[in-house]
Amino acid sequence: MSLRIVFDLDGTLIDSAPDLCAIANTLLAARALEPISLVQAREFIGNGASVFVEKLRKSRDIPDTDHDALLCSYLTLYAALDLTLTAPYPGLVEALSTLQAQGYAMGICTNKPLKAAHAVLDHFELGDFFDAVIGGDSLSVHKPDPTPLHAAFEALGAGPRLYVGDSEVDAETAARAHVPFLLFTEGYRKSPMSDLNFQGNFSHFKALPELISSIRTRAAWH
Ligand SMILES: O=C(O)COP(=O)(O)O
Ligand SMILES: [Mg+2]
Repeated sequence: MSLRIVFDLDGTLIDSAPDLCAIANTLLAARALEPISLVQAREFIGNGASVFVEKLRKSRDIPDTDHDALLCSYLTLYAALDLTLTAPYPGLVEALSTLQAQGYAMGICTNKPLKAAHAVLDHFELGDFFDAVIGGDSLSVHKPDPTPLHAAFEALGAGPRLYVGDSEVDAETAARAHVPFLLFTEGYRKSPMSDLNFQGNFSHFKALPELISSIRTRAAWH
């Protein structure tokens, strides 16, 4: 039974905030509204597309009644994204290659729309690392509900579980699923690290394989 590792996507494997910020500002420009900053975009990411649009609306006093139309335009632009402003975090491919060579089963549980998640994985040639991908619209509920995380682990077979993410949403999801959690500290977290529960943390992917090995030894996982 090999260890199963599930990763969050936005703010954990890839820095996608500049592209999502650009989409938001295209929508705002069409309404002759002021653009949001990259800092704001990072704050809006983490709970999926609908919450992103809700936070965007509230920041610019766009009425609730416009939500569905704005979400629809957002998703259309999202689906057409060429990902020029998105980048995998440094050291990611090397870390995933090491973990794959160590025989771990790996998957993704993201609140990003599933098609967009697959588009990112294809674009950056990361798809072969992952045997399961659950998106924000794969099920009727999304993180912090633990159901999508359970689904990702189930698709990876049997074995101990570990979840890796960047945000409060991920920490809550892991806690509700009773899964050990590793925090990537350079993503889109809003609160201090001391407010979150995690079993380990890392700020660069070169540290991840070693961190997982040490946690494995501590937990006596085989
Ligand atoms: O789409 C989002 O809001 C965030 O996606 P994530 O779950 O990969 O961080
Ligand atoms: Mg994230």
